[in-house]
Amino acid sequence: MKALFVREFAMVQALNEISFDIRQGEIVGYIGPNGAGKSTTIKIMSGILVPDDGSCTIMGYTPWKDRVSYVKHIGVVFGQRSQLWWDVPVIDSFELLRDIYKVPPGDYRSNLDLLVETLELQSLIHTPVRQLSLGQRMRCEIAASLLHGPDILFLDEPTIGLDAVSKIAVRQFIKTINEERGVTVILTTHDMSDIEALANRIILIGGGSVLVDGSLSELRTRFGVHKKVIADYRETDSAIRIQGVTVQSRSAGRAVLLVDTEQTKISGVIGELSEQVELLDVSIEAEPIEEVIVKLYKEYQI
Ligand SMILES: Nc1ncnc2c1ncn2[C@@H]1O[C@H](COP(=O)(O)OP(=O)(O)OP(=O)(O)O)[C@@H](O)[C@H]1O
Repeated sequence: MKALFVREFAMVQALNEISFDIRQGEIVGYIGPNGAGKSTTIKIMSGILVPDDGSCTIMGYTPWKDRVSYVKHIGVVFGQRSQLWWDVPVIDSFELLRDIYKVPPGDYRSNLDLLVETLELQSLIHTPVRQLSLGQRMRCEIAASLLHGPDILFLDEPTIGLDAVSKIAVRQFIKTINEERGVTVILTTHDMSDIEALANRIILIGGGSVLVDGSLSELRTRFGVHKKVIADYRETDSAIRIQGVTVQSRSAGRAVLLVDTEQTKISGVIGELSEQVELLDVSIEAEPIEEVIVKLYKEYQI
């Protein structure tokens, strides 16, 4: 009741001196923990939000000032929001978007055919949006954002709630439009496997600032220093002890070892292992990207 009469306001600085350039044709993973400022950045870059300060130039346009001419060049997908009309068949929304963006009929037809085929929308486009599952709707959302053939695609959690098959289909599609049409993609997601599958570059933000800007392999070299060695061997009671190696788990005939590759060479570990047990099989795995990102968040205390 009190809040109805006396509103308390607090200032939140959502972004603070964020600065980066993105080249045409890049796929950039824009990542960070909850509340880091990812959606705010995407909203500024797509012209929905006006920043209090600073500048942003995309293809020569200032998104929030040149909205009418700028939106022709961009496609936006917000995983949490729909740009499709809820009660009408998907194709009606597509046709409305065609008219809003004034897409020439020939371009619309060829874009639609390509999107329907690659995103497997044949059976969906005549169904009202409210009758679609989340994954089906997301595939239609992505198609809707691309009908006018944009140069840049902003994706804010595009694979949220998708099953494994739809996720792979959506990722494959993003890759294809990037490679074949040179579409620049800016992707925010909490799903690190999306990042691993798609992004050549990562921008990590936290507390509204850019903390890391680099390639995934650079991040791995810097933060992913552990490798997992999974060894299968003929069962034995003898202990496995190797300097610089942690035995993460051990069950009948199998041990999982964690190796700090800055301290210990993998070849040495396998050599010592084969002296201590009768090895049957060995596999080596890089540190999962999720764990690398958790380390990053810890290092920057975000
Ligand atoms: N409409 C709003 N009014 C007030 N504060 C907001 C609003 N939207 C976002 N914020 C604040 O701005 C900051 C950045 O939010 P933003 O939505 O950009 O984060 P995010 O990185 O996209 O987070 P998430 O991963 O949870 O989606 C947060 O502190 C958030 O509370």
